[in-house]
Amino acid sequence: MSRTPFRTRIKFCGLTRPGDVRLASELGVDAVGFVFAEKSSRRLKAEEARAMRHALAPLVDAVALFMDNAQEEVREVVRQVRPSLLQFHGSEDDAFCRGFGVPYLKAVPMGGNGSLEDGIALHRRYPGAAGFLFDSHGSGESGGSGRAFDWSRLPSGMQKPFVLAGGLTPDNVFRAIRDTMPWGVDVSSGIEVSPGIKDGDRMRKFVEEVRRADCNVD
Ligand SMILES: O=C(O)c1ccccc1N[C@@H]1O[C@H](COP(=O)(O)O)[C@@H](O)[C@H]1O
Repeated sequence: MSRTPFRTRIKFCGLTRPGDVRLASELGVDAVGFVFAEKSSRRLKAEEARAMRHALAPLVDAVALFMDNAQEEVREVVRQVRPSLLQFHGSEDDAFCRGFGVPYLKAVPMGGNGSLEDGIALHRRYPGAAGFLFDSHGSGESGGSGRAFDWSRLPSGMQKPFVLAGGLTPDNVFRAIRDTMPWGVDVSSGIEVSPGIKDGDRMRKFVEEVRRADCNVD
């Protein structure tokens, strides 16, 4: 598929060590994600994420990830961590997501066999969303599993930016970008040695593969 010159945004998610945040910044990643979802093995406390945020270079975004967390907890993370973007993976509605005065991405579960909404329906349900993130988990399930979904099931009619997530690795991200042309890609397991512990070589290789896809102009 032909594409105009473009730079695919990169988000590394589920970081738990300041050294990984520093390396992500040096590699030119656009955003790093801190996970506050209750069931996650990558979950941070607000004060831990606040310390991690200090390791972030200028012009790199901090994203806070939630999954049906209480309003008070989201508020406390926003107060302490000052993320520039929120990412909601649960059954939060638009009013809840908008209520913190920070732009948000709504994660859309692509797992399971249920019928999927098209882009128009998603935009109507989440008019305040800055964009959408398509992930492989089923509705109500936790993400960050390293499992991919069938990219041909992505909804049509997307007007806002979308981020592709779920099971991306240095080995498949080139094909993922070529096939789906997302605004950005998000990876957690695919650059890890174990949950929350990132691998420097895999981080570097992932970024190289995204750059290679971006240079692949027909
Ligand atoms: O990372 C988690 O533990 C997590 C928990 C709950 C919801 C989402 C979670 N992670 C997000 O899942 C996608 C894909 O992750 P992976 O690359 O397949 O491991 C990504 O957006 C993570 O931020």
